[in-house]
Amino acid sequence: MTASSKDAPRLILGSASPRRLELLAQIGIVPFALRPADIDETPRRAETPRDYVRRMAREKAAALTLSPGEVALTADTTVAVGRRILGKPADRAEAAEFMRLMSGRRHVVLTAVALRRADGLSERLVQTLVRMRPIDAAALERYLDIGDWQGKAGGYAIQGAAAAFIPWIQGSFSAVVGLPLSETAAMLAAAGIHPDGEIT
Ligand SMILES: Cc1cn([C@H]2C[C@H](O)[C@@H](COP(=O)(O)OP(=O)(O)OP(=O)(O)O)O2)c(=O)[nH]c1=O
Repeated sequence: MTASSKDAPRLILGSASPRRLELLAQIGIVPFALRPADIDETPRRAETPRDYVRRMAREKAAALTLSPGEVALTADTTVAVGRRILGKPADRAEAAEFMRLMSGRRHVVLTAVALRRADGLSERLVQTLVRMRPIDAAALERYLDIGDWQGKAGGYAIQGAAAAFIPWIQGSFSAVVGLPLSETAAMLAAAGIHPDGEIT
C-alpha cells in the first residue's frame, strides 16, 4: 500500500526559472509551491566556478522559509571558461563578449542542485562540456538581435537559438538547461518524492 498523499513531503521549488519547472514536469514532478529566492549572485574574489555555483544553490535553499513537511529544491547554473565565471550578461555588449570568448572552443556548464529538508541538506554538482563552433561577426549580430541571451548564464540557451552553434556536448543536456534530471530525480526519490505523486 502507498502512503496517502497528505503524508508525502511537499516539494517547494525555490526558483523563478520557468525552465526548471518545465524540466521537473518532464519527469512527472509537480511542485506543491514555487518560492523564488532572491539572493546576491556576485561571485567572491578568487572564488572558483565550482565553489561559486555550489554556494549559490545552497544560499537559495537557505533563504527559503519552510513549514514542517516541506522540502526545498534549488539550483544554480553557470558557465565557466577556465577559472572565469560567466553569469547572466548585464547587456548586449557583455553577451557579445561572452559569445566571442566561447566561439570555436569548449567550455564547462556547471549546475549545482540543493535539496533542503528538516534533517539536512543534500547537494549535487553536475559538469557538462559544451563545444561551440566558430561564430563569425554577422552570425553573432543576428544571434544577439534575437535577444535569447537575456537571463541566461553565459548569454545563451542550448534549448534556444544558440543550438545552431553547438555541435557537441559531453554530459547532461538537462543540466545545461538548468536542472540535471537524472540526479535530481534520485535526490527527490531519496527524500520520498516520486513522479505522479506516487509516494511509497
Ligand atoms: C547555459 C544555459 C543556461 N540557461 C539558463 C538556466 C538558468 O535559468 C539560467 C541561469 O541562472 P540561474 O541563476 O541558475 O537561475 P535563474 O536566475 O534563471 O532562476 P532561479 O535562481 O530563480 O532558480 O540560465 C538556459 O536556459 N540554457 C542554457 O543553455
